[in-house]
Amino acid sequence: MTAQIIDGKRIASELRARVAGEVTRVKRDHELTPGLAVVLVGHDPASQVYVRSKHKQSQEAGMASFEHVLPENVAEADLLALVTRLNRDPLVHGILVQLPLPKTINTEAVINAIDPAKDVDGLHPSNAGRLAGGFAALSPCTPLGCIILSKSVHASLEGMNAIVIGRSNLVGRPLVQLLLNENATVTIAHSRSRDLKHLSARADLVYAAVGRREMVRADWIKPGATVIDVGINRLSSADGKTRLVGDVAFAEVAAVAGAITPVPGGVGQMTVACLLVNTLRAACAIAGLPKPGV
Ligand SMILES: Nc1nc2c(c(=O)[nH]1)N[C@@H](CN(C=O)c1ccc(C(=O)N[C@@H](CCC(=O)O)C(=O)O)cc1)CN2
Repeated sequence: MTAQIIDGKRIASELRARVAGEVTRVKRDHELTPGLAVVLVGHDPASQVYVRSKHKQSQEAGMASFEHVLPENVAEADLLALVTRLNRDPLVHGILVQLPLPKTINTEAVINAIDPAKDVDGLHPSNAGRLAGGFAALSPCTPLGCIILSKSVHASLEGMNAIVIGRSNLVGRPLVQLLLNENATVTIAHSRSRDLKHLSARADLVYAAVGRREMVRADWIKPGATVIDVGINRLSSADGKTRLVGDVAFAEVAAVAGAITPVPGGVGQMTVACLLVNTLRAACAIAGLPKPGV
C-alpha cells in the first residue's frame, strides 16, 4: 500500500477542540451559548446513532443540545409546527432534521420551513443558492468535511482537476460549489455519466459519493491522486455482524493513489465536527458577532 491514509478521526477531533475553544470564548466574552436542536423522526438505527453522536459531541463542545424524537407516523403538520417553534426559540441557533425522513413526509417542505439563519445543514434553498452564487452561506457538513480533508493533503486546491461522482443535494452538488470556491476545475459526474472510468482517471482529486459499494476501482485513479470516499455502505457478513465499506475499493485504490480516506474513520467523522462549526457560526451571526476563528 502506497497511499497516505487521511486520518479523519484525528482531524475531526482537532476541529472539535478548536470549536470548543471558541465556544468557551463566546460564552465568557458575550454570554452566548450556541444551541443545536436535532429532530429525529422514527427509529432508523443508523439515524439514531448519528443523532446520539450529535447530542454528545455538541455537549462536549460546551453547546446546548436539544433533541426532539417524533414517532414514525407523525403528521407532517406537527413536524412543521415543531420547526416553527424552533425557529422562534432564542436558545436555538442551529436546527437539523435528520434525514432520511419517512416517505409520508415531504422532505422539501420541511427543509424549506427551517429559518435559513439556523439551517446548519445548509440545505435550505436560500443557503444552497447563496453557496452557488459564491456568497457567504451555511454549507452542508459532509462537503465541508471533504474540503478540510483535501486541504490536509494539499495546502491549496487551486487549478487542480477534481471529479465529484454523485449529484445529491446533501453532498455532490454543494461539494462542486465548495471546490469552485477553492478555484479547482470541477467535473460533476453521476451513475449515468458515460465513461466514468476515464473521466475519473484524469482527476487529481476524486470524490466518490454515489452510494454504490466499492464502485471506484484502481484503474479509475491517476497515480498519486487524492481519493475522498464519502460512501457508507453497510454489509452483513455470515456471522451476523455488519461491516462498513465505502464507494471506493480501498485496498486496490490505496496501491495507486497518493492519499485516501478510509471508511470508517474518514469523511463520516468530519460530518458532525462540521455541524458544530456551522452551529457556532450561526450562533455568532444571529447574535451579531464577528465570524468565529473556526
Ligand atoms: N440532516 C442530515 N441528515 C443526514 C446527514 C446530514 O449531514 N444531515 N448525513 C448522513 C448521516 N450523518 C449525519 O447525519 C453521519 C454519517 C456518518 C457519520 C460517521 O461518523 N461515520 C463513521 C461511521 C459510523 C458508523 O459506524 O455508522 C465513519 O465514517 O467513520 C456521522 C454522521 C445522512 N443523514
